[in-house]
Amino acid sequence: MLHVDDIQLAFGGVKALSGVSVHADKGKITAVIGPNGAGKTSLFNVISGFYRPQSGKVTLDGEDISPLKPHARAYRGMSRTFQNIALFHGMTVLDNIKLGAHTNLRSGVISAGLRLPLTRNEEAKLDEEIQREVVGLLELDHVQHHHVEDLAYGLQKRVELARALVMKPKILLLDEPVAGMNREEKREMSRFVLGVKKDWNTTVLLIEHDMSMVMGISDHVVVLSFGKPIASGTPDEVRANPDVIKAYLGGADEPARTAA
Ligand SMILES: Nc1ncnc2c1ncn2[C@@H]1O[C@H](COP(=O)(O)OP(=O)(O)OP(=O)(O)O)[C@@H](O)[C@H]1O
Repeated sequence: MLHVDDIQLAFGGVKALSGVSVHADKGKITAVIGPNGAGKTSLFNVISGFYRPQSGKVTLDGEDISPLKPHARAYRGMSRTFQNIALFHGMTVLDNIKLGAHTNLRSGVISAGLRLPLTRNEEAKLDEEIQREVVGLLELDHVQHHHVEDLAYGLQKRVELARALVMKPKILLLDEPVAGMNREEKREMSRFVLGVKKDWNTTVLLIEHDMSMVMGISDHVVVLSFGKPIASGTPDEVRANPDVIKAYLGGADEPARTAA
């Protein structure tokens, strides 16, 4: 599905990524973890096309997408969320989800409906499709007509997830999806990400500091440290890996014991 091979990325003298390879298997959840500055965000930016690495390759479903710009990758079914909430205030949940679809891509689950301008009938059909496919899946029905700024933080993050899902992506990149959330919100977000995997067979790649989330929902975990891959495997394998424990104990923000 997604293959990231031997990425080298440097900013001036700073080597952000050295020889990083990650594979995300179809319908599975793959997590990239690592202490602060390990290169996780850089890797995401390489995958989504915001950074151009000095060398290495990104392949999606067998196609080398390395030369493609972010929007072209989105057209091929790659969707991402960002660390900071970027919703449009003054607009409803439903309109935010729809607008996200307009700005991201004019095809996908709501396909033809996104070709502007829409007639009233088309608009209604689009609303109905979004409601059925995405609002329902993410249990946003009760707030779909609320303004996004009136929602609790956890719900706003869920709206962002909905917006990324509107295109029914092949691969969903989640950038710290539970950052800043309370325990209950984290549990909910984990449940929804698992729901997307189960119901849509979507491939998910996430970077996240929260070890309980990562260990709870991931099929496969890749660990970076100082821009290099140091371990990969199932959550249990990674948790028990001495190199991983050392990397986290050696100056990380997240103590290794939270992985237990
Ligand atoms: N735009 C940039 N210009 C210069 N250096 C950068 C840039 N982006 C990242 N770096 C450097 O690359 C390295 C990897 O950073 P990156 O942000 O990818 O790590 P991270 O694992 O996402 O960290 P965090 O968990 O703190 O978000 C760091 O040394 C960082 O200072």
